[in-house]
Amino acid sequence: MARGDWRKLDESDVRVRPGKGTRPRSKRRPAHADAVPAMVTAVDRGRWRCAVGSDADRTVTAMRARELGRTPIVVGDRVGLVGDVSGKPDTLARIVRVEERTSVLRRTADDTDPYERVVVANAEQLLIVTSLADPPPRTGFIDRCLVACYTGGLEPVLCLTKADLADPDELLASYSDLAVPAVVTRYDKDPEGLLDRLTGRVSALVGHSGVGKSTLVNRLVPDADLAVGEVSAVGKGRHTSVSAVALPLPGGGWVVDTPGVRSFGLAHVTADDIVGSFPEFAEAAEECPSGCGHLGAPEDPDCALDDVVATGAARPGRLESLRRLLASRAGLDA
Ligand SMILES: Nc1nc2c(ncn2[C@@H]2O[C@H](COP(=O)(O)OP(=O)(O)OP(=O)(O)O)[C@@H](O)[C@H]2O)c(=O)[nH]1
Ligand SMILES: [Zn+2]
Repeated sequence: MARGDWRKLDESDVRVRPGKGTRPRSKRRPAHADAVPAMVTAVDRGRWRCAVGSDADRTVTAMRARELGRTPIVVGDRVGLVGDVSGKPDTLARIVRVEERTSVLRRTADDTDPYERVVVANAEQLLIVTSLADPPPRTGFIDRCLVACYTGGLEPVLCLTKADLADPDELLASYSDLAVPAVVTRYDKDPEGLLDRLTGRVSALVGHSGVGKSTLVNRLVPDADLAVGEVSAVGKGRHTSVSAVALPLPGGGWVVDTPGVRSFGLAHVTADDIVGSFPEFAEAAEECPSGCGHLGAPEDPDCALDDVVATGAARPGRLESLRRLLASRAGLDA
């Protein structure tokens, strides 16, 4: 699967609702040509918080129109709203349309939910927050984030925190062959370079506990705590943990924090999906024996990707990086 074909992974595409074909056409609802565009910023128990026109100052609470059935609607989804979109207290708009997604970030299945669900839609980039020390960086986690990006249609950005504690050079070097953009931060300095990268765009943020993600979010979004509090009130008043929440950046754009998301739904990602993000190897991969995992010897001794390096058409480091990602897909170290 080539990069960009990630839509094939989108659960909303495959979950076609059967039956209902007997309903007379004349009773179908109008196409809602008047629906107002909005972006979903939070989800809580059957209610969606939406920013009308992606304007952080115009948020409304909405329900899902019955005609959408159980269509998944997640943070970042672009939707069409009808009904009361005033956003006044106790009003409720209705989501009548969900636009096709430009990217998807899935979390892994776990004990409480056996499905890999999309947690963030339409994020342009994924900020992979990793501390340089305390806790030490986990490259396995970074690698799995990269696979999630390459197969989900997001641009990865490494965000290396706590630069006051350790030097970033070694870690940066191990990702230089992948050409992943990186920003280095420390809490006693302004995150200027980072703000430049984020402003005006929708970016998802992931990171393990303790890496300094909250510190960063509070820095980027001055009213972050307030905003999260408001989001928790979307539902029926009781405080619940939200799976993801979009917070507006002062200069425009959104960061989508993903509390509780520690690993990604990669179970259905194939080796070829990942190779698809490495243009110089994509053609050679078609020469591989069927079912080749592209890991090279001893697992895949007849893998054709080695030839690409042998002929000088790709740097060895690129293949090493690609193979590290391929190996990480199956790993449990995320
Ligand atoms: N030395 C140093 N410590 C930092 C830096 N950024 C954050 N910390 C500290 O690291 C600890 C964890 O920071 P948090 O922002 O709470 O980390 P988190 O990733 O949000 O972790 P959870 O809240 O558990 O999800 C805190 O004690 C912070 O003060 C930094 O740049 N340098
Ligand atoms: Zn191969």
